[in-house]
Amino acid sequence: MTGDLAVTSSTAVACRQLRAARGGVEVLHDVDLMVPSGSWVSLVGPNGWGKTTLLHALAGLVPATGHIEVAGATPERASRRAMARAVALMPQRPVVPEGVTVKELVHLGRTPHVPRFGSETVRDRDVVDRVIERLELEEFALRLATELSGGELQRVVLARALAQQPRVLLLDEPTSALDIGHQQQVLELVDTMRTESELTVIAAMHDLTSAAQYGERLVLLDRGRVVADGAPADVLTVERIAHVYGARVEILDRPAGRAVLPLRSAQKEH
Ligand SMILES: Nc1ncnc2c1ncn2[C@@H]1O[C@H](COP(=O)(O)OP(=O)(O)OP(=O)(O)O)[C@@H](O)[C@H]1O
Repeated sequence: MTGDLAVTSSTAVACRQLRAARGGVEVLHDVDLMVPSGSWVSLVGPNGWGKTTLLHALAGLVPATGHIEVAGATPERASRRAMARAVALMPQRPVVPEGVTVKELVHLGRTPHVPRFGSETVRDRDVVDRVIERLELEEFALRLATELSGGELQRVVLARALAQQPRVLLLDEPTSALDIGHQQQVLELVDTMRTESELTVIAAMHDLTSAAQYGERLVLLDRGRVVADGAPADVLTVERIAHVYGARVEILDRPAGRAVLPLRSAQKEH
């Protein structure tokens, strides 16, 4: 059940015995995680058990101990700029500066690639235009980012992360505000970019069906520990979901992958 923990030259993320604290309390305990380059790992688990903290530790935004290597860089030692060229994080709760348009916000994704005293090149502008086009954000390009709906902003924040052209993309609930059509559009686009450019994706997801259908592997965190790591069909069982989430579900195996259907308890008669 445990994922392959051997580090090879094609390992994009390697952490061993990672520990991290929030507010003085340890929330991640000895997390081991190996992610091969170009793969998609979905991170699942109940609220508050450390998914965001793990993503932030991998991006170097939360201090952590243990061995951590992401796209060849060690977050503790690498500069912010070097980390930002290797890793992009799409946060669950983005902070959007006032007075910035959508296009300007996406351009911020290019910052790690622009020399310190230089300016953007034609290539930087091309990357931004292409990402805006692929996420179909043209109609929003000149609007203020602070004036977008939650779902519109979520797509723009993903666009900023993709414009960063990272080797490792960390997604924290990337579709939580999206309608079902945009959820599929966004997840398909990320998956296409993964296969086109060996992008490695680690995505914290509450929707277990999407987590199973897009993730080649699922890592289940419970109380800050990895309690299952493997193929979706091995990790997502009715019994484990009941035990970890306290939820009642039915599992459906479909050609696109495993689907998890929440079930209401037997209806009372009206
Ligand atoms: N800035 C903070 N200060 C203090 N405690 C924090 C802080 N951020 C997170 N925590 C706590 O750390 C624990 C792990 O939080 P984290 O956000 O990593 O969980 P999560 O699995 O991503 O949750 P969710 O599914 O609700 O997004 C929680 O108990 C949370 O309350």
